[in-house]
Amino acid sequence: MKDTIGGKSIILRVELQTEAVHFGQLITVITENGGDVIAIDVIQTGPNWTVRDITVTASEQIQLEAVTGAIKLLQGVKLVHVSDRTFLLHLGGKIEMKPKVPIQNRDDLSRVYTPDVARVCMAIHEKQENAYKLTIKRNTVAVVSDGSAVLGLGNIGPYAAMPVMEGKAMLFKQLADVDAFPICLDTQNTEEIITTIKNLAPAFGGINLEDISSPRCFEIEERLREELDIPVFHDDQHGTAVVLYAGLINALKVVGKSIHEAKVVVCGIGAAGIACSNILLAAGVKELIGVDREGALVSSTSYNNPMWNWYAERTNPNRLTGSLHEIIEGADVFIGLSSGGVLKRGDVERMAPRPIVFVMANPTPEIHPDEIEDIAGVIATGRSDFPNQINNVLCFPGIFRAALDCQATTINEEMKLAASAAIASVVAPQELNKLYIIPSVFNQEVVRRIRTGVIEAAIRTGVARRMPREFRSGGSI
Ligand SMILES: NC(=O)C1=CN([C@@H]2O[C@H](COP(=O)(O)OP(=O)(O)OC[C@H]3O[C@@H](n4cnc5c(N)ncnc54)[C@H](O)[C@@H]3O)[C@@H](O)[C@H]2O)C=CC1
Ligand SMILES: CC(=O)C(=O)O
Ligand SMILES: [Mg+2]
Repeated sequence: MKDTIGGKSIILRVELQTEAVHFGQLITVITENGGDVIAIDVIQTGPNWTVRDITVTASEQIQLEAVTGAIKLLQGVKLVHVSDRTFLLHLGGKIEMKPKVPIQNRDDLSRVYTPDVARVCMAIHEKQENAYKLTIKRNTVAVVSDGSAVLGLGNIGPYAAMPVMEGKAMLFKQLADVDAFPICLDTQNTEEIITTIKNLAPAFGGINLEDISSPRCFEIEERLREELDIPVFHDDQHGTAVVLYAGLINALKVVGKSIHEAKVVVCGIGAAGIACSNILLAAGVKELIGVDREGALVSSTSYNNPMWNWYAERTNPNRLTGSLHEIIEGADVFIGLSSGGVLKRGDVERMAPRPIVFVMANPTPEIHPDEIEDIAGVIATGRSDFPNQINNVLCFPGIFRAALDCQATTINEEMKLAASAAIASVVAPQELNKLYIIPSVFNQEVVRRIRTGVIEAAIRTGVARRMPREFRSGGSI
């Protein structure tokens, strides 16, 4: 375990010379530096020494650094190592595969494996749809990344992307009972990614593309959608857009503004920024301006990125030019899908009264919510440690639950809009306020309502291959 502090909770292994220092002195040093001791375990003791594990939490990481620094200076105390609890949780990975039935004797063995399994293989060979009945396909999604745009960390590669994909797989299972498998590909070549995913598809009922950078993500998704008969869903685009729209529906109610009249600035015109802009245009936003590193995207400029040319044609009706700090003047809504620290308090001060500020970059938002709490109408982030978490985790478990249950061939626009409406509806009108525009990911109504709305939309638009029992009014499809 590396001796680094990555979270707000650490375990300190300390060796104390009991004649030189009292345990109470150590605890005092920890608390004086802002740490809270939440657990103490005795690991070993000798005649005049003791080794203990002390679990310490703090509200800020800097306090944990102060705690470890101060302990190192204490006479009679040796800091053996510091374990970050987040790293401990990741030891050996976060998920595992488990058989559904035990194999206890030769009879079981011959049925789950050869010879009897051969009859099941032949049943699928004779009728391929039987794969949905007789294999994991009906409930399994591949979470596929190439590691090129991992959270806001950038191109950190397939090995480093795995913890995020494992996390997504856990969330699929816990929130919607979908079995998801993390797959990080050691290629960033568009054709190789497409070919690999096509070759993997037989085992899966859906493909969740994750953290693949733009503009490659657009072609990869489009080609796979054309060439596969299972849903292919780039979560950073569509999952984010679904949740953003749900949050915006409710945030606009809180500040009493209309989507048709709002000036909306989107910062970060990548995978998520483009998809969110598309859903906002479809929802009736008229004054939408996209800003990236080079400033506002405007149709009079020609960009190397073909998506930006396409984007600029459809947005920025007043052809505004300039930096984010200029463009944000008078805006009603800021949507950040770029990187940490891009937005300044002064920018928010120049927005229209009661501005909506969605700073969704992960793990560090475009501005820390505390900096603008007093001047913003509604604030949301992508993180779970602030109120109003606008994160695609509210969408992907439920939308895939629905798609798998009705064996949808695709996830179309109607299904996405149904998912947004379902999420927004979980917050009842009497509950709605600036700190509660979007339900918690742990609210079980989220997946339930998304599932119902999305299956209805899939049936209505003719992409469902199976009618779940509760949707049948006579016979299945
Ligand atoms: N809350 C959520 O559910 C989600 C959050 N995100 C976050 O959004 C961000 C972008 O993700 P993707 O669209 O997948 O990545 P991407 O790599 O496709 O796009 C990022 C875009 O932001 C731009 N950008 C970066 N720094 C900038 C700056 N200082 N000023 C202006 N533009 C800047 C880049 O040039 C690029 O066009 C990441 O931080 C990611 O974690 C992404 C998906 C979901
Ligand atoms: C939440 C997510 O998918 C991202 O930040 O990339
Ligand atoms: Mg992502």
